Amino acid sequence: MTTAVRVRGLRKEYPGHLAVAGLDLDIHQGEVFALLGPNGAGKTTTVEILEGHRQRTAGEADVLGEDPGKAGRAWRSRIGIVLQTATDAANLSVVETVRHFAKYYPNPRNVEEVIEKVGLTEKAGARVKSLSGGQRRRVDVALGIIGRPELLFLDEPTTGFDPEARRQFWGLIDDLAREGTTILLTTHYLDEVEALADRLVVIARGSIVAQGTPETLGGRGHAEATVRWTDERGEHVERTAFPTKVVNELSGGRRELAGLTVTRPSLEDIYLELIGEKL
Ligand SMILES: Nc1ncnc2c1ncn2[C@@H]1O[C@H](COP(=O)(O)OP(=O)(O)OP(=O)(O)O)[C@@H](O)[C@H]1O
Repeated sequence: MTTAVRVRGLRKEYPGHLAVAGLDLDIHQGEVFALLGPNGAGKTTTVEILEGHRQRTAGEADVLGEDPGKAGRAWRSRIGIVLQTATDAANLSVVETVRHFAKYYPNPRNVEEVIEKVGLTEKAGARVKSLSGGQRRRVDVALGIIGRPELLFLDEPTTGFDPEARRQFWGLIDDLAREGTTILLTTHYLDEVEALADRLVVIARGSIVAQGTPETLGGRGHAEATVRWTDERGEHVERTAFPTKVVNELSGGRRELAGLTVTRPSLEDIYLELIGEKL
């Protein structure tokens, strides 16, 4: 397995504040990797260091085989970035903006295809300035992928998207991952992580709190299930590692149980528990 990003002991100190306190990360080529954590956890700082936009205080970083703090233009053309802050909208139309950015890359994607991929075909001729917040965000995504990046950084990419646009965006990320693009995703949406990420880390106060897959994070894979049902005596709640057995015993093939549900902790439940312990 080839490593796209390797980080060891990464630290960033701002005057009077330790933002990143010694991170280790390994991101494999072709995987969707999510970085989660509360506001101020150090996610953007970490990502900006890996993008070569911010210098680290200490530690090692290797991104696509180079040190991002020293890498040059050829390396830069191999990465794509969707920043948290929206692209400055000049007086250009969507298609002009995307075409303009395509010129910076040696092997760009087809401009119309990219506009189609982000769902802006109908707005291709509109000035970026006239677009809604969510539509502008889609322009940002288009600019992030126009250069056919090997590694794509997405910092809160779907903020402001309506539900349909989010689903469409998820499809786009799936397609890019299938084509072999490595993706580093920063988001506050747990359902987005569940839908997209192969692996994730949770950071708080600049340190890793937990890591794993969305299915196994923080012991989620073998967390107990909660069985709820209602009968003539009222509502019942039972926590168990064997919900099927409980349901079998309860029903005994005899009757319908009102309000029967079996649930396990969601990724959000696990995340909040992890973060709660740390704050
Ligand atoms: N230029 C700076 N100078 C001083 N402190 C900074 C600077 N940039 C960030 N910080 C501080 O470093 C910490 C980490 O910030 P960072 O933006 O990396 O967090 P984040 O995890 O991306 O948060 P959010 O989810 O809100 O985007 C915060 O406490 C922030 O105030």
